[in-house]
Amino acid sequence: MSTINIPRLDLNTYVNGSAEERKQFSDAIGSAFNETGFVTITNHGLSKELMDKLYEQVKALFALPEATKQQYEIPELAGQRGYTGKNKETAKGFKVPDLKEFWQIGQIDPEETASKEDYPDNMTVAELPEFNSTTEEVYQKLEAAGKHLLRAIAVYLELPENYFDDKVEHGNSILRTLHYFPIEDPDSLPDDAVRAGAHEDINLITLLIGASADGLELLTRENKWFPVTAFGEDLVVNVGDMLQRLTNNKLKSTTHRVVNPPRELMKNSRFSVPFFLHPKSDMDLTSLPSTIDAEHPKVYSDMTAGEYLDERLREIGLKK
Ligand SMILES: O=C(O)CCC(=O)C(=O)O
Ligand SMILES: [Fe+2]
Repeated sequence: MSTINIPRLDLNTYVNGSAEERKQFSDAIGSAFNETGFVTITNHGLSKELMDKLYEQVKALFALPEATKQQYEIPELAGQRGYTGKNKETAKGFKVPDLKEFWQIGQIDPEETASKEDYPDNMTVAELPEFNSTTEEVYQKLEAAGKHLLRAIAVYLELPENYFDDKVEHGNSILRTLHYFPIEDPDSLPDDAVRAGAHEDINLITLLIGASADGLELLTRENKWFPVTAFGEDLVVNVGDMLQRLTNNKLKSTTHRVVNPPRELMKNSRFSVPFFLHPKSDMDLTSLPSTIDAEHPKVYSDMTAGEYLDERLREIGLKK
């Protein structure tokens, strides 16, 4: 079996640490992102209390009647805000949709000049006022943690520490609350129906709450699936395609999936909450010159984050 190392890093040692601790954190996150694309993070700034409240609200949301949830599903929003029902999102290259339903929250504080097309208004769940306030708080805390992580990554890439700051400030990030629903009749499942088909994330980095539940797996360089688990309330953080593009593959956007549970556990739900950290649409994703050399020729065409996102949403069937 291939063993890979997913380091557990303490974000507080970067935010409040000595120069040496900060350097160690940058080196550790950079080399993990170069090797496997994944780390787990402790002391990320979200309390256990907030995470418990989030889960309570997320469970209550998906327990609402189907007809109620569907009132929040607006086709023109392409899944970017509000509810997306079962059987809607299909991973790139798959025929069968993922076994999941989800709710998405976008930037709480967009720039005044931001267009409604890029930044549609968030939807509020009338039935669950606390869902709205709790997810907003989680959004802002994860955005803050993400900015610190990007500073550490900028240092690793020998960029100014604040390189990403103005690109992600008021950025187009998405908080997705996910419900992998119970599989009532496993015999009627199409062969390749899974909770989340193998995919790469589109954004710069993803901060995931909830990988303490089994199911998440990453694909190693040896082409073997390897389970990802987080300790307690730790976050799992991985590289997305935008950061991979910017760094000409120096930082790896690793393929991952969520597998179905064993038959005896199929009647259980699984919940998770990824935060997809996106920059503003005008961020230039042209690969950094420092990542291009004779051994690593330039592989990607030049594009802005907005152009790239559009292309990817069409591929996964969320945008027509
Ligand atoms: O549910 C999980 O553990 C991971 C979800 C995921 O990879 C995604 O939504 O992109
Ligand atoms: Fe993902």
